[in-house]
Amino acid sequence: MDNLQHAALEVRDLSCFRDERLLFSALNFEVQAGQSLLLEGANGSGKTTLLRILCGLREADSGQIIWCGQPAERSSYYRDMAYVGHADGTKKELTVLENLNFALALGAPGKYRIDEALDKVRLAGFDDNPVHTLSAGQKRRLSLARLLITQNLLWILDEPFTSLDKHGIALIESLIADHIGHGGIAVLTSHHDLRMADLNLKRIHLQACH
Ligand SMILES: Nc1ncnc2c1ncn2[C@@H]1O[C@H](COP(=O)(O)OP(=O)(O)OP(=O)(O)O)[C@@H](O)[C@H]1O
Repeated sequence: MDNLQHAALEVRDLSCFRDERLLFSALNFEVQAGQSLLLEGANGSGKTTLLRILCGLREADSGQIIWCGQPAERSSYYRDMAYVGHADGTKKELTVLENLNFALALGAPGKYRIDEALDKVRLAGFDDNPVHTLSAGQKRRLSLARLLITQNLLWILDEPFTSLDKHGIALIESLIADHIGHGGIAVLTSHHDLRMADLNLKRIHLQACH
């Protein structure tokens, strides 16, 4: 994590159409190490689409993503970024442990070992459970455990609190706050009221275009 002190995500003049309908245009923002960014907006305003552009799953119609001063494609951006989308990204037929070993094999080791991460997300003892036997909230906590075991500066999280009870919400908020507190960056959507003081939060509101 050599970039830690100077990490910054910058979006310049980003525009996106969907089915010939403009979702957003001339979108500009910057988030630096130790900050989080909350994307707000009504249903259908383009929050998920923007996150999918940020993590490379979709192309913008125009604009640039800049990571640590370099165009994303010419930087370590895609190595430094981790995405947890609506789908939890786990393999249902594999166990909890197999899923985390799989995630670890794809990235550099992070701040926590697998057993520590399972403990953090309160899934200790579930190692050998196939993922399809977990509840929705447990699956969500497992998908977030992946962030803890691999090295990543930038977390891109689409509705990370979905399916979580109030303890789960507080837990994930504290994990995000810890990430931010150690110089990480988080970009997220949420319909849940966040504990802003801990998250050093900036906000962007996407207007639904009709
Ligand atoms: N698979 C798709 N094919 C075509 N259009 C889509 C598709 N998914 C979303 N859209 C359109 O793109 C627009 C933006 O959707 P998006 O999912 O980014 O919104 P959102 O702000 O994340 O909404 P929500 O708060 O409901 O999750 C929507 O108005 C929708 O009509």
